[in-house]
Amino acid sequence: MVRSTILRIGHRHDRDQRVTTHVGLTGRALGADGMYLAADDPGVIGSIEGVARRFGGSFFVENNVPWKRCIREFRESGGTVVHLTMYGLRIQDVIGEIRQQEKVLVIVGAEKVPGEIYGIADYNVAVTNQPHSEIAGLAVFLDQLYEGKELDLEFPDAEIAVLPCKCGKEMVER
Ligand SMILES: C[S@@+](CC[C@H](N)C(=O)[O-])C[C@H]1O[C@@H](n2cnc3c(N)ncnc32)[C@H](O)[C@@H]1O
Repeated sequence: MVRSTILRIGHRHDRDQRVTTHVGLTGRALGADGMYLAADDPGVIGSIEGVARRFGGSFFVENNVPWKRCIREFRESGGTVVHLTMYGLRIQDVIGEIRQQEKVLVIVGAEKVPGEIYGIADYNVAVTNQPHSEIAGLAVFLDQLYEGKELDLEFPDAEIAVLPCKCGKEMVER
């Protein structure tokens, strides 16, 4: 199955902490291996790592990653670079081809991404050609990539787990 890793670019320390944290948590929950953050924000990294430790699995986060080097090294190791943007090709037209790749680096921006990214990416992919959010775009992209199978993912070595419950909240500590 194709593996996915997120590259978060354009993160602004004071404005984007919550959204970037949610990009990481959404990626983790929906099957990505990890997230590279192209900014220096140890607080965001710590929040995501805390959730990953308590809820299990092997999601990684890396702080302060130079994005150009990240893209170059990912590609040199055989990966495919996907940039999520409202200006890209329709996801429903390209996801089948992307699913055939071995691993993909999924780039999501904040306010505005450097123009070069559009030329560097192997695929510029739109989740509709309407403006919305990186969290929504990433969630739909991963769900389309994994065709819903990510909903059954297991997260080994969790300290706590939620028990599905019709009403109320149930958790177990392990
Ligand atoms: C708030 S938007 C940025 C909007 C900005 N004007 C731009 O250059 O696209 C932040 C990020 O959300 C993602 N995004 C927003 N709308 C999208 C869409 N329709 N399809 C895919 N990704 C989208 C992109 O990764 C974008 O960099």
